[in-house]
Amino acid sequence: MARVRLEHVTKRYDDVVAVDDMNVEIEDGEFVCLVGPSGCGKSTTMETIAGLTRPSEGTVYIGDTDVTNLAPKDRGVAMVFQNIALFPHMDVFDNVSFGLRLRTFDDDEVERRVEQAADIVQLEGMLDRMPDEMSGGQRQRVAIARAIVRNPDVFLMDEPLANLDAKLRVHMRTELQRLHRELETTIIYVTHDQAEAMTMSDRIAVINAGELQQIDPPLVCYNEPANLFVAGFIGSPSMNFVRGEVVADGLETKNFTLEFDPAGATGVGVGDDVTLGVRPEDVHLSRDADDLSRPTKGVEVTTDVLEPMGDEIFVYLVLDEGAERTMEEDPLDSPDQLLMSVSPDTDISEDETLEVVLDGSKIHLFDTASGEALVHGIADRSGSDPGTAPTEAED
Ligand SMILES: Nc1ncnc2c1ncn2[C@@H]1O[C@H](COP(=O)(O)OP(=O)(O)OP(=O)(O)O)[C@@H](O)[C@H]1O
Repeated sequence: MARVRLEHVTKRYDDVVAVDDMNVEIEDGEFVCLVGPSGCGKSTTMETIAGLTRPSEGTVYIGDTDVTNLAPKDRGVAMVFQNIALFPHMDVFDNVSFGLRLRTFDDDEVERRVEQAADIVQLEGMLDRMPDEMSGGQRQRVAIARAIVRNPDVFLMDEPLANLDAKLRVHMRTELQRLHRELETTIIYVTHDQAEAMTMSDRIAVINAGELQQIDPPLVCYNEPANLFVAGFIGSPSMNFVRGEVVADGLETKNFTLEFDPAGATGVGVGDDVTLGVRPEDVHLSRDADDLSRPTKGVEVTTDVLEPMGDEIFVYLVLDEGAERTMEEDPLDSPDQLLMSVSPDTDISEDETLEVVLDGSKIHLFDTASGEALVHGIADRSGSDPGTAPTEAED
């Protein structure tokens, strides 16, 4: 077990800044997922910790040791990659014990460690199987066992489940959580799968363009995103964004006005150019919103496309009937639309004109220019709750 600390780590490849002044501290025994768009620097961060690449600047600590210039084998880390490279001509026992034999452990110790690892990943009874006699999930467990026998201080896992089918991923997800609970080892885990990050992590580190945007527990990233990037990246479907200007009695956007007391919302001032963020599940039909604690004023909309998902219906709402109807990938580019999620038994159809309300307690305001979060949750004019001031994002 060990703490991992990156201090001002930057990695450049010619003109490309793959990791940009990263400062992060991962606690002993913590499970941290690195997430972010393709090319944001997740793998480079992992390789820097593993010692597979040297940072251009900065220092990497494992425990209290500066490992920046140590070889991978001397860092006490074990990596599990997406592409499982098992030796096809060796059975499970030999695949798992390969690294130990290189390090000249005696036969009894090798056997003890392999059996213990096989027990943890539930491969007992399969030690004489060949890789081509196993399923993808079983092969992935062999790869994890191979990492476990080394008894590392830190596991580095780079999309280890990416090649498995959806059902197996869910199964392996719970196995990894169990593994973490049993071993109590620090795990740093790269994934593109938000469900994996939300369910397994103690904290999620959100990275964009080589820069750490936020590192917090999953629900804090979801409910109190530090900036527009995190707000748009965490959660699927994405948060709705609508640009507006703060006025004396609320917020004026192109298509509607929200009434609240800006004086009660810390960090927001009249005349500010802000972006309102609201998740699809926090947009409600006015007729169903009686019990909302602080509903904002109703907004007239027309329903466009409906997407029944089984457990919910996604409803695309048009705010401005005159505006061209396009479904932009970037929600900031579609100010005339909102996405709403309603329960599957809702009586709703396409091309219906109705009124929706945004749950004031779930509205986020961001500074449009810097993207920084200003406030999470606004009170309506009768309310007294000033909302939550955002916590400082770590740099
Ligand atoms: N060996 C290399 N030489 C040059 N550029 C590289 C090298 N490795 C990575 N990069 C660049 O550094 C940036 C970060 O890459 P990295 O693989 O760390 O991203 P990532 O977040 O892991 O992406 P993905 O999710 O697609 O795996 C990218 O622009 C990539 O093209």
